[in-house]
Amino acid sequence: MATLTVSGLNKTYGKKQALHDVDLDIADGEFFVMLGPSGAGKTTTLKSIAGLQEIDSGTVTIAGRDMTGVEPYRRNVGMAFESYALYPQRTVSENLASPLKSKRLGTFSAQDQKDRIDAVTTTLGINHLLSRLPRELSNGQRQRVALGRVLVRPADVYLLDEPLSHLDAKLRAAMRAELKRLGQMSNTTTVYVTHDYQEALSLGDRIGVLKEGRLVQVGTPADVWLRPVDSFVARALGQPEMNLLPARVDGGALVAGDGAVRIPLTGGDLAVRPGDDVRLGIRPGDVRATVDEEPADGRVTMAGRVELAERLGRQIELSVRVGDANLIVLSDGAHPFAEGDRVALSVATAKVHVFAGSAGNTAEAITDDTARLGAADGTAHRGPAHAPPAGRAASTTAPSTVPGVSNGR
Ligand SMILES: Nc1ncnc2c1ncn2[C@@H]1O[C@H](COP(=O)(O)OP(=O)(O)OP(=O)(O)O)[C@@H](O)[C@H]1O
Repeated sequence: MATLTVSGLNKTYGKKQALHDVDLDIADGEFFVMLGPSGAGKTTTLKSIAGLQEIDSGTVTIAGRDMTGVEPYRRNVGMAFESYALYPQRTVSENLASPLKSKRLGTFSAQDQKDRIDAVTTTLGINHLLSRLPRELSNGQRQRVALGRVLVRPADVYLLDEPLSHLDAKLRAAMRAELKRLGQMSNTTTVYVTHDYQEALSLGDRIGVLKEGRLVQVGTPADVWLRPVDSFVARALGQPEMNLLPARVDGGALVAGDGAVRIPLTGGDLAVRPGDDVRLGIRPGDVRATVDEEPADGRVTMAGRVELAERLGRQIELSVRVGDANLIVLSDGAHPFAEGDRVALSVATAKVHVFAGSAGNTAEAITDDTARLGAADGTAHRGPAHAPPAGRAASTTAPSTVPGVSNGR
């Protein structure tokens, strides 16, 4: 158990700057998830913490001890990287036992070894594989055994790089819940890397979102979901992605879709002026699609036409034309919308995120990320700063509107 602090971490590979001034302050026992697309610098951060590569500048402190110049094997970190090394001639059972036999990592009685291996094999669902050799395992099974080899021994910090990437969706979801439980039991400080937002929301006490080597937001799952600091973070979480509509402040309203979307400005602390270009961010799951929506307090309605309808299990994903804008909507499937149908959409103004405009402020320019200004009802301003939680319990207050957070908790 230990705190982990990273300060001013910079790393370049040749001319490529992979990390820019990364700061992390991870509490003792915290489960911290780093989320970002491919190439964002997630693995580079983990390797820097582990001491597996030279860094250009910055410090890594584990349990209050500066790790500069400390060899990786003396840092007391357990690491699982995406490609796994198992002893090919040893059974799963022998592979799991070997980290506990190394005297360098402490001495474990036979009973202690058995208990630890039992806990890990049960969590990872690999009890039935104990007598097999690695070549007799599927990739997903091999990945779980390799993860087991890391989790079986105590460490100050676990560093886990996409440890569930080879599992199918169902097993990943089951494993997320189990990992969460194991983490809570062992209470070991963990940095977990993923590009899967659901994994991040369901596992993380806090999430750090990386973009091109920079940490753009650090917060609880609720912070990053409900108050993304910019449109990059907003789009990094959620599938289908958040809709971003170019809009203008006009006549006391936020107007988009050639006038088809009008959200009255009701005051609050949304800092916009008439004539400002902004973007509205609306999550597909926050929109209600009905045949005939009645106006209601705190909600805006808009009329559209279904251009595409695709059933995804119970829900239907709709692509709806609203004026000259296009909105992706996840309907609950109660009404069997089909292409060409008229549809009434409504969304709570508190759920409409407002971002700054961009050059040209067109629908095509949305890859240009801009800062969040607040919500359309003037509440829920930008997310809080980076303070680490007092303990693991901090994120259990995440509201149930954050998808995935309720899983495994
Ligand atoms: N050994 C290396 N030599 C040169 N460039 C590298 C090296 N390792 C990483 N990079 C570059 O540094 C950047 C960050 O890479 P990193 O592997 O940390 O990203 P990542 O977020 O872990 O991506 P992924 O999800 O694809 O694993 C990328 O642009 C990558 O191409």
